[in-house]
Amino acid sequence: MAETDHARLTPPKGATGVLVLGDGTVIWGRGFGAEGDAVGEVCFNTAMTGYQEVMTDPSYAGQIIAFTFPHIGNVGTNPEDIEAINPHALGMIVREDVTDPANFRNTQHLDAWLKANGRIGISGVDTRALTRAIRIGGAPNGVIAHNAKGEFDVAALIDKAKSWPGLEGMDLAKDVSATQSYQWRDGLWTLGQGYDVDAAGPDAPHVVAIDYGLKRNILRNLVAAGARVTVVPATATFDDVMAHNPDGVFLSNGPGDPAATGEYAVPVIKKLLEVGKPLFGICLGHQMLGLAVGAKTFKMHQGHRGANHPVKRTDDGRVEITSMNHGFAVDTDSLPANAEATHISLFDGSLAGLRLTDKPAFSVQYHPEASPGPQDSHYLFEQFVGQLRQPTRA
Ligand SMILES: NC(=O)CC[C@H](N)C(=O)O
Repeated sequence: MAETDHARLTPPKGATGVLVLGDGTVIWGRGFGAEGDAVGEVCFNTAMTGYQEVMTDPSYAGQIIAFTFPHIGNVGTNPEDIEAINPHALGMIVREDVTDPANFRNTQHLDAWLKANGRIGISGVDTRALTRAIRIGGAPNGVIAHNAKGEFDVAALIDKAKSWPGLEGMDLAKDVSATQSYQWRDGLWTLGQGYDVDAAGPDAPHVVAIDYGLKRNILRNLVAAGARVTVVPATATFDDVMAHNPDGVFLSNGPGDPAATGEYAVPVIKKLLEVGKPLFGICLGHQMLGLAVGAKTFKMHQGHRGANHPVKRTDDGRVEITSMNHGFAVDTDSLPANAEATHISLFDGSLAGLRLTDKPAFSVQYHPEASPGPQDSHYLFEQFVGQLRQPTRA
């Protein structure tokens, strides 16, 4: 081993955490949360709040998140600010060490919550330098590792990062989806129980939400807009969806490559379009609606992840500040004649929303449910559920 390699691969005193990238970069830090290692795509999120929502968002499956906000963990964790029962992001990289929580809603230290959920953290990382490297080189594959004794086989970790195939072509939606249908009652998972019709009223429009990795706050917003909601698994067939007699179908967010879901997502969406079911898609759901009408998706250089992403609404020129979390996008130039761009990212001009001109279907690349983030786009839930209330609904 060359002298410089030896220095690079030997933990400095006190290092109990490490991030290695597929190109051989080694970044030392202090581990917290669970011990062990995890391999995935390293991306950065610029949100200043909502680390628990971010960690539990199933769209982050297969990813390790560097938080650019330097103080993460100060409000602890609680059982309410979760978007799914378990964290889906593999690990978190932060600048400052996690301090004791100071918040009236705290029920568990972030360190203990990560340990309990088998997720790894490292602190003491120059997250500005890491973010800059990702902006220049694109989101790399990496391994995050934590060992309290500071014992690491760095060369083996680098090999592990190198041999990970990357998110492009990776189908993860069905892995994080619910495996059986259930009725959603706000705040409660009611597997196998009847829907509490008193909550939304017996005449409330019925939305069937296809779960490709959905966030709870989407369901809360659909209910708040007046819908009753049934969730079905990602692999539900067209007949499974129609058996619930939906007034409209929601296509959820989710992890992985939209083009890799093969036979279970896009073909079902195509059939729902054929019969004229009103559709609303968010993020992965938006990308798959795009694929269903013949548009193309592509992997972005670094992606968009944060809570202050401006998008321009094309019909009236107004700007919405949005929450985003995506690494793939629909190619605007590939949109067919019956699809129009409704929203455009003001950061890079990429497509942020689309609408079909001949079918009652629309979708956005961003997250109107926020969690975390601004609420400028909540109106989209009203728009969708309101459309289902029309007497002429399909
Ligand atoms: N939030 C999402 O639904 C993410 C969609 C997709 N996995 C992407 O990274 O672009």
